[in-house]
Amino acid sequence: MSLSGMAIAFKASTSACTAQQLRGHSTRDHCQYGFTHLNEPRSRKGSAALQVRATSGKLDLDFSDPSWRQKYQEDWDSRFNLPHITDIFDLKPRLTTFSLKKNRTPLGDTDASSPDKWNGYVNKDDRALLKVIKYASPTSAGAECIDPDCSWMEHWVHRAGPRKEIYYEPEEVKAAIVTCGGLCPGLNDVIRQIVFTLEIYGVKNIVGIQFGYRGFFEKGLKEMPLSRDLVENINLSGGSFLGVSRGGAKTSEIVDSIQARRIDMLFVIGGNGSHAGANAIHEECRKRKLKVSVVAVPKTIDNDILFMDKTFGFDTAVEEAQRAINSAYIEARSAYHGIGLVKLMGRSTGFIAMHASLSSGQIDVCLIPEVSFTLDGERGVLAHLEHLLKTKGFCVVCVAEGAGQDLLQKSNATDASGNVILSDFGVHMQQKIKKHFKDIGVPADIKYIDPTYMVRACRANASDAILCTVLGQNAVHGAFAGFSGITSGICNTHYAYLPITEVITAPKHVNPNSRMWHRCLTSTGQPDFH
Ligand SMILES: Nc1ncnc2c1ncn2[C@@H]1O[C@H](COP(=O)(O)OP(=O)(O)OP(=O)(O)O)[C@@H](O)[C@H]1O
Ligand SMILES: O=P(O)(O)OC[C@H]1O[C@](O)(CO)[C@@H](O)[C@@H]1O
Ligand SMILES: [Mg+2]
Repeated sequence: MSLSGMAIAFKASTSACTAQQLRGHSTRDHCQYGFTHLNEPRSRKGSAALQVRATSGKLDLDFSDPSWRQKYQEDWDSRFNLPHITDIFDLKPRLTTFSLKKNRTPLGDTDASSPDKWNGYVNKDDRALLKVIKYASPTSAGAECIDPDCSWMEHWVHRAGPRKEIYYEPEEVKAAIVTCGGLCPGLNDVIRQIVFTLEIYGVKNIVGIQFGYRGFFEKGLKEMPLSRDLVENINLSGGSFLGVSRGGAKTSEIVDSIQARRIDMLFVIGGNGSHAGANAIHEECRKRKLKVSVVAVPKTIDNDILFMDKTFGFDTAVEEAQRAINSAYIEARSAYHGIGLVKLMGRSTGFIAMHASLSSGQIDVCLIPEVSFTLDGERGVLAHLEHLLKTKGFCVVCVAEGAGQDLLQKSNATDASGNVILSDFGVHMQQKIKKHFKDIGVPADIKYIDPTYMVRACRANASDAILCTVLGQNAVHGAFAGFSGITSGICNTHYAYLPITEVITAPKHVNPNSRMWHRCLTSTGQPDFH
């Protein structure tokens, strides 16, 4: 049967997606026709066992139906339509108060809301294209095809930025900012830009909620009044000016608190969990008919948020990881039969490990959660380390926190937010290496470095600082434009708004069939470990 013939045998449905979603492809919409390793062993020669899946979002597509493309497009457009407060309130907008021309010169334009004199606004119908590659075949590296012929489909998302018309009177607005989940470089940069931008609109009542969602209901945690003066320098240090926390997903209590505090705009800076929380808050506000805009800003060093090119903090974490890798490299190279082992964060994704390996150029073996491997046996990692000691005298290994969990005893423990607490693969690997070389009577000097919190408790680097600045500003523009239940991100190099419901369907993963992972393998020179 031809490849496309095989594919036609499948009718698109969501159910075919799940297993592949986690291992082979990074998004639900990537999880379509295509070939994936599905985590099955690849031979040393690299011949992958290929399988075909056909799925397309929530739609059940029949590709023999001539209108399937139209159906797909309509489904996409409706899924990515942005929830707006006018969905439930009959409101008329007013001209914006946001203008960079304001009081520029003593004689200049003082009418900020004069749209014909300043064209710096984004039209509500502006869109950005999410995907730009036309795959010729489902076997193309990283292919994300919808149908067996890999037809070109347009995936448009809403362009972010200031609108000419707004749905709030700035003088009457009370805006709140909350940072949730783990720390991430750039949190303070985002807080700062949200405050600056709100003030430019004319908002006077801005508060910070302390220690994540907890600050909404924990007695003794007072809201912090925020202003430009107060946040002016907070970007100079890492951490969160407001504090962070996990746990406390009490939507009803949080919305009671929002209601009692008369908050009109809530800015949630956080990862997948925080986004799920933000969406629950948005839904509950709708249910109670509260005119509140809930806008999120994706934060995570793990870079595991769907559709985003990257999340802020990721770049900085990768850069910080270089120090650990370089130290491991120097230690390993200077020792007789030195082995450097570095564990990097990434609960369920290997983006930090992959990018840090690529950028350092010092890694011989990179192990990530998305690609399974064995440690023992002639095709295992340990045998390869033996080979590296024999041929180059030393080696450096980088493991992602979530790698190799299938080789360890599972714990059922979870953190306060319900995230599974992982077994420590770095320590396990260190012990395995020690034992292996002792058993075979080959000297090996292993140096283990776990820089865990050091890669995220630092100040944002230059590129993250810019990303934070734009995302923070766009979050405010989104709220004034009347959107709620949305997030502000960078997609295919453009800044966009996406409905939270779409970005939280699954965490983003490294696609083992992507060019990036292949580039990492080319750089490390590691074989398949099966
Ligand atoms: N499904 C959910 N619904 C509502 N709230 C949630 C949900 N999942 C998590 N939360 C809440 O969101 C907050 C942050 O979640 P979590 O600790 O998982 O961090 P995160 O936002 O995913 O960031 P990180 O990348 O650091 O893990 C917590 O207060 C948690 O209780
Ligand atoms: O120790 P904490 O604060 O729970 O955070 C650890 C987790 O946070 C992250 O940095 C971000 O989700 C993960 O990589 C890591 O597993
Ligand atoms: Mg999380």
